[in-house]
Amino acid sequence: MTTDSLTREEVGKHNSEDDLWFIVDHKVYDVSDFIDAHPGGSVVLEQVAGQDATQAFYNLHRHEVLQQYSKLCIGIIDGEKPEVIELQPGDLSQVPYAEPSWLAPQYKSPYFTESHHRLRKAMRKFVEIHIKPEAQEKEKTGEFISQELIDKMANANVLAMRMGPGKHLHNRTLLDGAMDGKEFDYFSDLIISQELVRANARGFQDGNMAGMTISLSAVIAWANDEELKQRVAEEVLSGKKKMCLAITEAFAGSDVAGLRTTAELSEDGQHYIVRGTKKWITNGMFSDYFVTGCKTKNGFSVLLVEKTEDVEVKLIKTSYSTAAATTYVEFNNVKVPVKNLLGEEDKGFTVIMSNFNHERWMMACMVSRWSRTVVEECLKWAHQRIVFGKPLISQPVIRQKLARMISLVEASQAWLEQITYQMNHMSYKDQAKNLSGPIGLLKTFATRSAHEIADDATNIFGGRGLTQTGMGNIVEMFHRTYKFDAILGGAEEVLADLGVRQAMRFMPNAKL
Ligand code: HEM
Repeated sequence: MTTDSLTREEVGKHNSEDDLWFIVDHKVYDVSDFIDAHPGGSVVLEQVAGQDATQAFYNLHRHEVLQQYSKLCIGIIDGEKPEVIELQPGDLSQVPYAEPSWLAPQYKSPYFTESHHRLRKAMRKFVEIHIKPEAQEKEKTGEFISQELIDKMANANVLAMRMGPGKHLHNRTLLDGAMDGKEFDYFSDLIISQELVRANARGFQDGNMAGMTISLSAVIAWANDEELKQRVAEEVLSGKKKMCLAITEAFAGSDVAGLRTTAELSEDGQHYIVRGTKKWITNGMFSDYFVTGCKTKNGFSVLLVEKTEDVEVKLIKTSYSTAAATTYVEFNNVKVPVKNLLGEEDKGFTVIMSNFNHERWMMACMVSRWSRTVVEECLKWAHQRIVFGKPLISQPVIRQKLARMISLVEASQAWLEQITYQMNHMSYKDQAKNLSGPIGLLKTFATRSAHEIADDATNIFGGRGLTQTGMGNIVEMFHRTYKFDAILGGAEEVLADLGVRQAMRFMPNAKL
């Protein structure tokens, strides 16, 4: 790209098929060699040859298209200045409500400190430079995450941060010193989750070690064997090994009590023999360890099963990208040492229920951040799209929809921050006792909100909300995939019910 100064008269002279210039946002583009490659065809470009095509361009394209084709830019109009804001990696959006209020300079927050702000910026930069390009590519091809990216995340301690606060972070430098490992709290955890979502690739988002975040947590909290715990944590957080959580089955989804995979003690009492199947197991295709829910003699137990030739995996195709590595798993008499039991035998329900809290809270962080991105997309689109000769935002019906969407996103985030504050001040055990209900209700609220937001956003975008490329691609993906958050980690109805049942446990006996 050059920054030559050109006049509008000069641009006007280049108005033929073979010599075609136009202006977009005060910059001059020479598309003479591009018109045959233009996805929208040559005719539309010929129609604006030699003219200012700013309005036509932004009515049809995202600004990032111009960034991708910046080599076509040959200059700038003399005495004029581009108006479009070009964000650099790590920068905050300037669109109202595109960022949670703690990031808006005009607002204060009781929860977030200076180091949280540093962490947010460093993580956003990391996502934009290292994660987003691969996420966008793999979302389309359906391939799994590369070892190179896993190594980068391991080196910057992004993998370790995704396990939430704890001793595993105490001697680590986070994102080149953005925060001290000891300072890392649940608000930091919230920041990491919400920034990761900004790669805008829902299948890859789960393919990016989501299995680890929900299974290593159970090993760290419940492994009885200290050597096993340290070894597995080290192998996984350094990116050498991968792991996943294997609970759901074709026979049972959210009703964990109905599982049919069995773990029988061997005659010598040294091993469990695991037999059965698991379905919808995120990251199962490339996992070395499976944190597995099994029926034992008098109840339900959780075992860390290592991949052997007796563990078979098959890819399941779902409505999001196969980059998520959603798997059908068969355990065919797998021998598992008894020391791999997590928690107590027959008391696996406690292990799974406590482990679910962090998973569900993380999902609430993520889906509310996704919803916010969709609101941002709608605000940008309504502002730049011209219909019936006026910007879309001038239609009261569109403003009504936006008002509802903004309110839902703000309400989810405010409740999320309030629960996060409680998590910072409660032990793991007390979180299980006091917060599993509220977290269940929060996740349900966030995904019901996503349902409304996806619906309205698609209507606002029209046909583009149904198209996988171009202006509406983020809305299309959200509308196609928000149900993953509504179902994974506990379906909405089950979690809503859990929330009310937990509340009733604290109800005084007296009739009030
Ligand atoms: C340097 C300038 C331009 C570049 C690099 C460019 C690039 C693209 C790309 C990549 C697409 C595919 C869809 C997307 O990713 O958004 C597209 C579609 C299109 N472009 Fe352009 N374009 C340029 C200028 C223009 C102008 C000035 C017009 C109209 C006057 C135009 C009209 C269209 C149309 C009608 C489509 C199809 C849109 C759709 O399917 O909804 N383009 N363009």
